[in-house]
Amino acid sequence: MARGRGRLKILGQGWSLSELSAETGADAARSDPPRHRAHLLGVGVGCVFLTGFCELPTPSGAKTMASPQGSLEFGGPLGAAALMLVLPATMFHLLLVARSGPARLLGPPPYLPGPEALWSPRALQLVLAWLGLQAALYLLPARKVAEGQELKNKSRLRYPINGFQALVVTTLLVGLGVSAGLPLDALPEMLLPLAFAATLTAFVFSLLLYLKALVAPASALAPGGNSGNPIYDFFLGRELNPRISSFDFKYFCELRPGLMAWVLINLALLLKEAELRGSPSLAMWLVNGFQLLYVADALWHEEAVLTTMDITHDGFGFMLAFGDLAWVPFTYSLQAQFLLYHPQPLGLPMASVICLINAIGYYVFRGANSQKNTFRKNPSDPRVADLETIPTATGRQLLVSGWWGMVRHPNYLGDLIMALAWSLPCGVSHLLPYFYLFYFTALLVHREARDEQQCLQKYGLAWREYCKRVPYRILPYVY
Ligand SMILES: NC(=O)C1=CN([C@@H]2O[C@H](COP(=O)(O)OP(=O)(O)OC[C@H]3O[C@@H](n4cnc5c(N)ncnc54)[C@H](OP(=O)(O)O)[C@@H]3O)[C@@H](O)[C@H]2O)C=CC1
Ligand SMILES: CC(C)=CCC[C@@H](C)[C@H]1CC=C2C3=C(CC[C@@]21C)[C@@]1(C)CC[C@H](O)C(C)(C)[C@@H]1CC3
Repeated sequence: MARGRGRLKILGQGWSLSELSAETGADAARSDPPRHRAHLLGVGVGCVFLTGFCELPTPSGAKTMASPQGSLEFGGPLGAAALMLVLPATMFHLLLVARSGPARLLGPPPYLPGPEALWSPRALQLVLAWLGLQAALYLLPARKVAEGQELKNKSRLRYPINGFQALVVTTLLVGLGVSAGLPLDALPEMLLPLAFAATLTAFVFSLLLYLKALVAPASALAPGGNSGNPIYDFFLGRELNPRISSFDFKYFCELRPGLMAWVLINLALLLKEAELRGSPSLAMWLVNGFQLLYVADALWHEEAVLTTMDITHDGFGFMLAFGDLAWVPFTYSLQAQFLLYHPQPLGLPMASVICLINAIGYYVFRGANSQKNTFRKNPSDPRVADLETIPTATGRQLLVSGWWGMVRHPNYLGDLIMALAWSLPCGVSHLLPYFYLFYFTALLVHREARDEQQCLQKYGLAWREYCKRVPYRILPYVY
């Protein structure tokens, strides 16, 4: 399919793999050394898996995992191993299917990419340069330094609050780059090798984190992720806040490189569409605008991430490293990828309705998150002082009116409403752009269950009382 001023290749309708490989960068064509590396990687992954299954936790020796229920989360080592294969496979499936003609979420991929379509030294260089740039921006003087939650040893870590500043500087640099001829519109053709390089980076990074945790003091270990089973612990992450000096790897990865890469990929897809069709479509503008708002909001409220379970409870392992560095940018940009290859007509009335849905979602999401954060920072703040609360034995209180009196996770509800608004511009002819909504519902339902267990353990009877007073979890009168 070639239209407009540029050329757009769509797979699965007579386009061949060799045609795609020829376009995924000149580096991809030089296939011999990469093929060896890919084999080595496969052998390496295989070894870790085998070791993990041979060393299932024994009653003696291994420390038991400290999930509140005393059982292993995510289905234990088998579940962790399955997720380590299924998550990257899903990401590559989505990348391939988004540009295929039929764009079937549940069908087979249009082809299986060979090493030459996946491996590109240039893609790896780009991923590493991006991480380097974001790390340098992290180290710039911050407008504020925030303290995290209290740790096991009663200390608190300090975190720079300069994520939004990093977004502004990145935007300026990208703007300068594009006006100086940086070919951002080449990015859509490189998504596959970039995603592969990001996955490889996340894998190697998780391995280093795992090794680092072997010499970390017991007080630095996460409540989960220390079962003694290498596969499970590699997946969940052993160390809670791995750092070198004041550089906090988990906090850095959670908000910056992945979220900013996501909006950069969206922008590249928008520019490519403009090049191909003369101007970006209304649907593409909406998807770009909504997701940029979400990312800018996350960075503006950066400090709030310090109270999420990812920072306070989960270790830093493959799940978060892959999630932050590969899954978020390459999967969360799925709607924009789909729109580039499957343009959708969208009229102003429908666009207005979708904007309203996104605005409602954002209002609930931001209202709920800000209300809880304000309350946790200072319960006497006039904005929350009048809300009804339940006292707990820990001295902390639970909100039982306002947003948190409506359902037990109003912020998840708002997030899900926004997820719907991000998919609707893609029309209803395909299931594929709704993948994010399905995945996110599953993620939040599972996350909610994990949080409930943690809260039950923290607050005991007070939590039970809260559940009685606010019986619904996410969706009023339904769930
Ligand atoms: N886009 C994405 O991929 C993802 C987005 N998210 C979003 O991240 C945000 C943060 O989510 P998450 O970290 O899971 O959890 P929450 O922000 O919902 O935090 C849960 C914690 O809030 C506190 N809490 C719960 N109920 C009350 C209450 N009634 N009153 C006061 N405090 C209460 C408890 O901690 P304590 O009492 O210790 O303060 C509990 O552990 C959400 O908006 C979610 O939608 C999450 C995952 C993925
Ligand atoms: C399936 C898979 C690979 C699991 C890993 C899950 C991660 C992708 C998510 C876990 C929690 C996240 C959060 C955000 C992004 C996705 C991950 C990393 C978040 C940064 C998105 C922006 C929000 O405003 C947020 C800051 C509240 C949020 C925090 C949790």
